[in-house]
Amino acid sequence: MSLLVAERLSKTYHASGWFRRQTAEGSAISNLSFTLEEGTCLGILGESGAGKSTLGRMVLGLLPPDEGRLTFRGEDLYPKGRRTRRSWRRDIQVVFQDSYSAVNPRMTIRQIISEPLRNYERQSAQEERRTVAELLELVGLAADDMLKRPSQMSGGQLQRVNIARAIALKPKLIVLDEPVSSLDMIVQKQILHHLRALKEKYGLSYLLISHDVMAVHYLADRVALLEKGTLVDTVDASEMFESGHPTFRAMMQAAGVE
Ligand SMILES: Nc1ncnc2c1ncn2[C@@H]1O[C@H](COP(=O)(O)OP(=O)(O)OP(=O)(O)O)[C@@H](O)[C@H]1O
Repeated sequence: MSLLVAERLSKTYHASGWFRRQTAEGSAISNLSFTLEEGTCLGILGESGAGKSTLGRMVLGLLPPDEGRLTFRGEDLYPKGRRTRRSWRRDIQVVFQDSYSAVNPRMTIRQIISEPLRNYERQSAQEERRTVAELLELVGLAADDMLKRPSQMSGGQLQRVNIARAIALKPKLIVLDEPVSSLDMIVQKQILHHLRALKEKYGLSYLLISHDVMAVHYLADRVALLEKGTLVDTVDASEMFESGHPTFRAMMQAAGVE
């Protein structure tokens, strides 16, 4: 079943304010269409400035497209003429690149992970503690880590916490916005491994936004290549290395794959 369908999305940022004259108007996304099937990972691969973050913000409901339509489980994310119902809000979660700025440094890990649970579910303190412990163990951390604060964790450990928080409500879709880019190679592999295992275990769907060919190849089922706001090629991840598209090849060469 199609989980997320983008139809001819376009977005242009308009220069505004004092700098209007100096700032060029730019089309960030242009006529972009794709389908993300339930239980799969769609990789959106693109170099800096390709429009990846713009697309990510649209899918999270934060940035309406100028044109086109975005539907999640058949429901329009930006319905015209009436207030957005946001019934999909708990079903779409996100993991950002910078694990530290994604959390409140004053909170404990338990508070961070239980925040979405408190917003949407009523659990007793004992149930909440058990749920947080289970989530920590699912991402390869210890239950006792819930007592720590972000400053007591490494970037990789904190990214696991962010993943635990993202899966707490058993969402249908997780937007992974450069989830391992700021981590060292070994930690990257561990986190990607956990993400893949969680996807298999819970039938999760991912929209993986990245400039990292290896990460996309490892985690994605399908890969869409984004260039200057336009999708120029979409292939199965297993065929990515054989794709003749020059940008695929250039990105692979840059990553030392070819
Ligand atoms: N708030 C904004 N105002 C004006 N232009 C913007 C704004 N945000 C992004 N852009 C422009 O839109 C285009 C796409 O940017 P976007 O951040 O979506 O790309 P990206 O692929 O995520 O890049 P990066 O990997 O460097 O974050 C770029 O040309 C960028 O300069």
